[in-house]
Amino acid sequence: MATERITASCSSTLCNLNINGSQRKHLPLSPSSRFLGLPSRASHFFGSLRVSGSSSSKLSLSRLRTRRNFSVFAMAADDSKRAVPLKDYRNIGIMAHIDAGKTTTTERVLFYTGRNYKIGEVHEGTATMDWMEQEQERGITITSAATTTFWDNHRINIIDTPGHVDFTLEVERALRVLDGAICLFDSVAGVEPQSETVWRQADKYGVPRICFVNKMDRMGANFFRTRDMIVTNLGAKPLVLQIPVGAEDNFQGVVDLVKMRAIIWSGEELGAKFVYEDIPADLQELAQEYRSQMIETIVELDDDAMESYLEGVEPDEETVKKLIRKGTISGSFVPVLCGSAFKNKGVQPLLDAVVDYLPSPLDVPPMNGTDPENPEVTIARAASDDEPFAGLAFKIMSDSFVGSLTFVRVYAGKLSAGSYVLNANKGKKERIGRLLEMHANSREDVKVALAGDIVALAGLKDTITGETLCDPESPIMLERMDFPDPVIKVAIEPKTKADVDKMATGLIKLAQEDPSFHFSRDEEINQTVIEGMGELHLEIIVDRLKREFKVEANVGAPQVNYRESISKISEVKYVHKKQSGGQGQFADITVRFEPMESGSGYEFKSEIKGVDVRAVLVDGSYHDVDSSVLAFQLAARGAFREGMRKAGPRMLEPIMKVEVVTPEEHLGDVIGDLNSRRGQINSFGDKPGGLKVVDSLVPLAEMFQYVSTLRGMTKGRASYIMQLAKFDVVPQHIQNQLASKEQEVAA
Ligand SMILES: Nc1nc2c(ncn2[C@@H]2O[C@H](COP(=O)(O)OP(=O)(O)OP(=O)(O)O)[C@@H](O)[C@H]2O)c(=O)[nH]1
Repeated sequence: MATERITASCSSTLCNLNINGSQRKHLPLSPSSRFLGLPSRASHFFGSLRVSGSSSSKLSLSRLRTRRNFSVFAMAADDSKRAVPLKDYRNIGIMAHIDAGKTTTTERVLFYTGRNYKIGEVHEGTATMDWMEQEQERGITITSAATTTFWDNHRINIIDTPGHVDFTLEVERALRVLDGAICLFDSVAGVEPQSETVWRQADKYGVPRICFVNKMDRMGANFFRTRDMIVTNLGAKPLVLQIPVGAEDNFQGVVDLVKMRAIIWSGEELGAKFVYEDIPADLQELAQEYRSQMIETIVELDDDAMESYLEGVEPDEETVKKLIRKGTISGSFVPVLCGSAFKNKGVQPLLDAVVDYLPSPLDVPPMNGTDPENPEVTIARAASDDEPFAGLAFKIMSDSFVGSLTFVRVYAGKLSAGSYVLNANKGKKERIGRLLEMHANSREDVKVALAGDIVALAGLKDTITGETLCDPESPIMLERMDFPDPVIKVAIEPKTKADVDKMATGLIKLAQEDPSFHFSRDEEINQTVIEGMGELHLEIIVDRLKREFKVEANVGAPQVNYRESISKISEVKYVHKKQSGGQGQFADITVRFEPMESGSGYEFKSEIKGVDVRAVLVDGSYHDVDSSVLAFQLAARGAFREGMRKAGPRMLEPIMKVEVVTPEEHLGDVIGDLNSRRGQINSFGDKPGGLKVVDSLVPLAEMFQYVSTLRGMTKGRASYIMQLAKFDVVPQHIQNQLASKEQEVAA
């Protein structure tokens, strides 16, 4: 059956339906389905839409959006036909420094696109995207929740990503599967350290971006300073598309430099209306200046437009938009918009910009992969329903209803419920049970996912994050995602016998979800050790064990994950000989151990991590009767011990890049304290509002509980952010202390 398109223009009580451009129906609307009061689930909506006397009466309404007048896309029983053309897909992420307003902005986007009819406020702990209990209590975003919504006939898949550095892996995996991103800035703080980190991550994946300078209503808001920081701190080329009308308490709206009209919101409550007006007189000159800058930048992208411009003819609105889109997608510049998500100003134009300027799956290069049988052979998969299916599992979430959910970005082809696909990394087939379209904390069953979609699969058995699912007839392995090694660990012990099994189950599930979290059993001290990216990361893991898996556990003090290496070459000849009646043991080997560059790993056996050493087997000899595999294993162990001792062993520790922002009066205390933590101060800088920035390198081992010390020292007025910079040699006296501590534990 064909897809039918229904457009509906609604008054508060009546809907005029236009089906496939010809038939017209007038439908009464039940109070519950009126504009903005509309239930978010399409099925509810169907209940009150009764199209009599035509084949359309059997339509299952599965697409819905609201905007000015709203339209409904309806799909007939054959779900494998597209309701939204691929060119009208936008897979986007919203990224920023912690607290810049990602969750609030996403909530507004969901509201204005018609998905949420009651909005959640972050500070009240009811935001839809922050669905985990811990997120609601702490008011931060931990997991990326994927949600699908619609705007201006476009399907927008949004991933809300966390801002805290402990969860940068979440940002990485979102970037891996998205085609474009909105970068949010707090207009008071400007470009903050974590924004720089995510910006670099987006550069790494070549993700086109638009910037939204949020919180224009806050005291100290400064749009132009933030614009300048985009140049100085990010080295990017901003293209200003809007300038603010007013600021702080008096922030009213924006001047749209494409239309050269002001957009003014009449209130700040949810759903506040906006009108297009003439540009206020006091902003006309500034608007003209920025408009000229914008036009001069974009005409460079097109010879015809440039020629006309030189002859005094400005491009029309359509050409302006086309050129902004071209430059955004090619990374020539980043459009900059502004608003206040909290005060409901600027969100609709931001959505328009997503549609107008961010790429569809067709605008980004085809996904490349390799033949799983022959990694030398590169295979490209174009974004099309007609290609063989290829998708990447980018996130696993445990789920109380269906066990676990695997989030997949479909790059090419179709994925149907009930079909079998190949996990190219494991060479195993997986059956696709249910396919779910996610809407923050609710979900909708779909039969088929198409190229460009992001869906959650229920019931996969073997697939983990970063693996490729594909058509078994046309295998492809997409590029794997990189996961960082954990830098911090704590010992964890179940409180009662009953908790032992529950803890094992919980840890396995959590590690499946989160590749930056590891756990292992240390038999020597009879303890389970959990490892992660920071104190907060592990705190959340322990909290989730308690809440989701009902595990009561005692947790030790956090410790740094040290690595080991050697400082010089050593060569040992090791003979293992044992004669105890019967067959003896004889093995003789000569091994050379060589230091390698930090981070190179172990060359002999790649799964041993954290040892930057190459072991070269130089020679050996063999005894006809007494030599065996075991004897050689014991000889290798002996050679390793002896060789390492001779090779000048050394311990490496994680060194963090720590950036502290403090009022000037506390600068001396902050520096003194960092020095006492073995910190190395690299540079100082200034921030708006008389603040100083201290950039330093400090060993992670000295940074535990830094947040409370800093708070105490500066009366809560300073903040800091840290991220892993490198691994470096631990000073000898500290290595000695660690060694004697370990001996005490062993005794
Ligand atoms: N004044 C003002 N406050 C805002 C605005 N947007 C967000 N906030 C507030 O800023 C705080 C942080 O907002 P969130 O939306 O949680 O920020 P986030 O970036 O998602 O934070 P994380 O998920 O923790 O990284 C909340 O108290 C919001 O109410 C805005 O436009 N103006």
